[in-house]
Amino acid sequence: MLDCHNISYSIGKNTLLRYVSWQFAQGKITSIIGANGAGKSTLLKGLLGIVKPDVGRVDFQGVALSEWTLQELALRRAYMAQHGTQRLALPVVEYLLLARVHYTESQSSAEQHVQHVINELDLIAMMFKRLDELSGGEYQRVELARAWCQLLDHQQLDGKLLLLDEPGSALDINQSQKLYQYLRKFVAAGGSVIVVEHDLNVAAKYCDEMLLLKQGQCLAAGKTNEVFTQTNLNQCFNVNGQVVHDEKRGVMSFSL
Ligand SMILES: Nc1ncnc2c1ncn2[C@@H]1O[C@H](COP(=O)(O)OP(=O)(O)OP(=O)(O)O)[C@@H](O)[C@H]1O
Repeated sequence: MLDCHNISYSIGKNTLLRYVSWQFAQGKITSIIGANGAGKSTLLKGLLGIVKPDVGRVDFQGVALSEWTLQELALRRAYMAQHGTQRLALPVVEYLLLARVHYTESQSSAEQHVQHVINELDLIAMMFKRLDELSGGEYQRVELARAWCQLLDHQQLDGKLLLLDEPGSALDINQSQKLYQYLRKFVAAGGSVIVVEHDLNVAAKYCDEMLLLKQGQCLAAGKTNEVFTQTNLNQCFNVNGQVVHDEKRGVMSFSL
């Protein structure tokens, strides 16, 4: 789905990414994990084409990112940044309609797609609230819906890609769990997700694959249960923690 070949990126003398390669799989949730400053957001921006690597190449659906037009990309992949954009004084539903701008469709079709996403993401209670009146967590939920609305085409998500930078950073424990249930729905409907995540245990529970970054380098990548090891995580974060397998619940967790 998205292949990154040996990408490196520097600003001045500061090397943010060093020869990172990975094939992000279709139909999976892949987490990007690493310490503060490891280069996770930079990698995501490289995958989006916002950051142009000095070396290496990113291919999306087998075609170099540089060959796609922005319009073509906007229909196929959507980004949720770590820090939301300036909030507009608009009702949620109007804001979500703006995400349909790339489609040639009637107003009623746009409204149907937006209503579908509002229902899927349980946002009915806030659909008429203004963005600048939402809490941080509520706004983050709307931003996910905005990205989802951008991708939904004839109620389908086949081949669509969400790139999310810490989408749950403002969410409570219940909403954080729901976020990943929504992402699993997105993948079940044919989409793929790449997510920068700081909560290791959430990533271990919900993500199919995991890429560990350390100082701009890929330390390990692969299936979550293969990458989520004590050795890898301790090396990645310079800590001395333990991985515990809860066989009964079928989950792994890491704690210090
Ligand atoms: N515009 C910039 N100019 C110079 N250095 C930058 C710039 N943007 C980021 N960096 C540096 O690049 C490194 C990687 O930043 P990045 O935001 O990708 O890290 P991150 O892994 O996402 O961190 P966090 O978990 O704290 O969000 C950091 O050391 C940061 O200071």
